[in-house]
Parts: sequence; C-alpha cells; structure tokens
Amino acid sequence: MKQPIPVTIVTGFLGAGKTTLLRSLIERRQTRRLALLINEFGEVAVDGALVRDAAAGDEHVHIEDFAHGLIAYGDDERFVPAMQAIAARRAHVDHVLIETSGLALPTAAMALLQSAALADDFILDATLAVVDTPLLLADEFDGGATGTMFDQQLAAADVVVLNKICGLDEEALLRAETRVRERAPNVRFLELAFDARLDIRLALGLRLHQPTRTEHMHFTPTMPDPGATPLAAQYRLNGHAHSGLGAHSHGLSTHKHFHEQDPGWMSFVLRTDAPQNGERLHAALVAVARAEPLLRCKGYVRLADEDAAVLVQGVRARVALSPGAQAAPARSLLVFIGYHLSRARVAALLATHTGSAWR
Ligand SMILES: Nc1nc2c(ncn2[C@@H]2O[C@H](COP(=O)(O)OP(=O)(O)OP(=O)(O)O)[C@@H](O)[C@H]2O)c(=O)[nH]1
Repeated sequence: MKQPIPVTIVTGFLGAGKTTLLRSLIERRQTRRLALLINEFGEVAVDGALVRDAAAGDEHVHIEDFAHGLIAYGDDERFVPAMQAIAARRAHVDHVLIETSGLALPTAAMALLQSAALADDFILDATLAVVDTPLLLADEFDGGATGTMFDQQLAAADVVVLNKICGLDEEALLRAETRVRERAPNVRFLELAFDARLDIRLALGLRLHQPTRTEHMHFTPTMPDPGATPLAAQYRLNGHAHSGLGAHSHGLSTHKHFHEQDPGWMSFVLRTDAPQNGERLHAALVAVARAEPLLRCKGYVRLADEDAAVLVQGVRARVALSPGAQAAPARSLLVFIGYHLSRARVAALLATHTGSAWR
C-alpha cells in the first residue's frame, strides 16, 4: 500500500512570520524533498517570490503559489488539482507544506485533505500557527475582526509558534504562553522562535493526526459500528468529529467562514513610476499605518540610486526596507491589507509623504 505523504499546514495572522518560517525550513530541509503551496490574500505573490529566493533553484523544493485567493472549502478549483499533481510526483516528494493566507482559516485545507480526492495520498502531519508575540502581548488581537480571525486560526492549530521573541524576557514569554493557552486550550505544543527559525524536527514529522478518511458526511441517527472508537478518543479536527458515526459537529469554525469571506478585509496594490527615497518611503508607510487601519504592506520598490529591488515589509507601523534578490522593477509596487482600509486615503497619504503619485 502506498504511504500517504505528510502535510504540514502553516497558518497565522497577517505578518506573523509564516513565509519566514517556510524559508527557514527550506534552508534546513537536509535531505527532505519538499513541495510548497503558498496561498496569499493580496493579488501579487510577494511571499511566493521570497520563498523561491530561499529555494534558489533547488530541484528538491517545488513551489506553487496562488495569489489573490483562499483555499476554500469545496468550491476551490486550484487546491485539489495542485495537490493531485504533487501526488502524481510522489516519488520525489517527502513532505508538503501549505502556507495559508494570513486571513484564511487552515480548516478548509485540513478538511480537503480528508476528501475522497486526496485522503489516499496525503495525511495531515500538523497544523502550525505562527504568532506575532509582541502584538499578542500588546493586546492587538483582542476583539473585532482581527481578534476573531486570530482566535479561529489558533483554535485549528496543533502547534503554536511564538515568533518575534527577541527582546522579550522570561516573564513576557510566560504571559504570552498563558494568553495562548487561555485563548486556545486545545493547542498541544508551544514553540518559541527567533526569526521563525524552528528546529526542523519540531516542525515536520510530528504525526499528530491519524489517517482518517471521512467524506463530508452529516450526522445520521444510526447506531455506531461495534468497532467505532468512542468520540472522546478521537483526534480533534476543528469541530469535525471523525468516527464511524459520520458525525459532523461544528466547532468554532464553521464552513460559513470559508464561503463568506468578511468583505471588510481589503487588499489592493498601489504602484508608482517615480523612483523612491528610502527614508521618505519608510516614514510615509509608518504615517499611513498610524493614520489608517493598515495591518500589512509588502512589495518591491525602486529607489533612486539602486539597481537592485528593495523589499518592503510592513506589519502595522513596523516597516523594514531591505535589499531584494532581483533587479529593481520599472514600477514600484506595494500590496496593502487592512480592515475597511481606504485605497484613496492610503494613496493620498503616500503621495503627500513621498512626493510621488501612487495609483
Ligand atoms: N523582528 C522580527 N521580525 C520578524 C521575525 N519573523 C519574521 N519577521 C518579519 O516580519 C515580517 C513579516 O514576515 P512574513 O514571514 O512575511 O509574515 P507572513 O506571516 O508570511 O505574512 P503574510 O503572508 O503577509 O500574512 C517580515 O518583515 C519578517 O522579516 C522575528 O522573529 N523577529
């Protein structure tokens, strides 16, 4: 019988460090042959480009990205075929990693792995949720759409990775751990990470899920099979009970969340032809994050006297510009993500602070 390929799902709120974690796992892959699926909320695949840079043409790392989308429950047209294509190359793949968008729940991918189309070829190894620990400690995930998304991602995770911990003392780490445990009591492991660097043995090959193949069945009031496991002994899979009962109980994350993305979440791209001044652009992005509900910005820009692209990474008002791996683009391009974020206001603020038109 063929062995199912283990799959690790990496979730976490916008900017938590999911892509950084994947990059670091690629660097530490040793002999493992990896296939990665990257799902971004924004319409431009910045994360895919960053992960490709880390893989640097390594033939044992296969990367596929779907920008501007969500791996959705049932009505997704790309996820299942992409996974089936990986299954067809199974002799060359030891482990699959799926990065969900920062605004997606991992549960859609988790459930699809158990569908008839994929269950014979794949097994969920673990779901990891990466957390921006300073933002957690600053109560930035309390309440509202952000807090709801954060809690739902955590609730689906087996392992929580407390990331961005440089500068935090023991007492702060304990507080962060307590907050995660309070918010997501079912999380099994907590890991600490600097720059999302995890020992690969703590990330891959955890085998936290049993092989189960359940069609998406709804509860029927029949007697259980004599051999069915008691419900209490089953592995939790985000509200879906898995047993011979074919029960289907909804927990925190119902299917609704995959079908009806909250329309308040906005993502748009702004571009400019004018070469930028790094310091002014940095100050402009900090000003936008302070004035508007901006949660994430990222992209590549052209600076006035640089031949290489400059990578912009902003998580709220924490903005960093660093040298990118490729040549400077003809037009600078930034993706902005936020809740009820106004494209017009962000463009106007950028124009005021940088002196160039952003459209
Ligand atoms: N200071 C600090 N920054 C970090 C750490 N880990 C990641 N970052 C930075 O946080 C920013 C966001 O990291 P990403 O890995 O792109 O986050 P992400 O979760 O993939 O983001 P989205 O896909 O947009 O949701 C980048 O600027 C990273 O360099 C860390 O441990 N410490």
